[in-house]
Amino acid sequence: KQESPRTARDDSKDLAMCRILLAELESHQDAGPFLTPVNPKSVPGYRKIIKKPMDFSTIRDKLTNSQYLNLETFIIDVNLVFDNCEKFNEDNSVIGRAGHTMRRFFQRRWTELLRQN
Ligand SMILES: CO[C@H](O)CCc1ccc(O)cc1
Repeated sequence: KQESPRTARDDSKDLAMCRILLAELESHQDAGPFLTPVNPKSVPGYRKIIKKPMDFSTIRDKLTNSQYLNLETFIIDVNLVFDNCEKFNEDNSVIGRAGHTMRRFFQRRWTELLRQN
């Protein structure tokens, strides 16, 4: 059995990776519904159903203000955007499908970039 690696992975490129990943999410053609916070006044039920709202502009602000401890806490916030979308929208809806498409895109890109590192 392989010894479990005692060396930590090199995280020196993680901030650059988060910036690349967020720019790609923001410029994705299906990003529309996720770019800014959902306005609870214009979406009945949203505030009650979604306990932890998240969107790409909020993630951008947090990244700019060094509020992410590491790559993991960044990935958790991005996945929160897609988990909220799945909770609130039917899979068979324009926004529901956009959420699935964006989640698959993000999953592939961060694993690709991590492998490159
Ligand atoms: C990321 O978008 C949110 O899931 C809200 C989607 C939504 C907004 C207005 C509606 O009438 C229905 C769904």
